[in-house]
Amino acid sequence: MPNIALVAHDAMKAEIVDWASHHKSRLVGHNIYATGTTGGRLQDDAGLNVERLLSGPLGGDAQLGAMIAEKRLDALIFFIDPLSALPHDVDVKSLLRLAILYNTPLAVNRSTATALVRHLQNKD
Ligand SMILES: O=C(CO)COP(=O)(O)O
Repeated sequence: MPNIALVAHDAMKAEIVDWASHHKSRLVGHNIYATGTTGGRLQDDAGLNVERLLSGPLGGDAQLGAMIAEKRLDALIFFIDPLSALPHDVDVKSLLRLAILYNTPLAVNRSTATALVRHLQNKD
């Protein structure tokens, strides 16, 4: 099963829960990894089975970056807050840079996330 990561900043958590609930039937065919708080919300509010990593600011973004570098992640869906400055911006940039470097399929908003899960489903 492909490994897919779901991550959302605090202001985007309601949106990723809503999006994931909508696409649950597409997501259940994947091993889902998520940063800590996002993962908790996806489990509790969207009923998804999630492998929870550390919270993003505490190293979860870095863990996902390492998974990408080790070629253990097949896609990254990252609902980034476009309106807030974040204390761990360097981690966010590092994660995005590694996804670009390793050509990892990457979606950073709802419409591209939908396109990406549709694409992954058609590949199966
Ligand atoms: O901050 C994050 C990504 O940069 C997400 O971390 P949490 O899911 O733990 O809130």
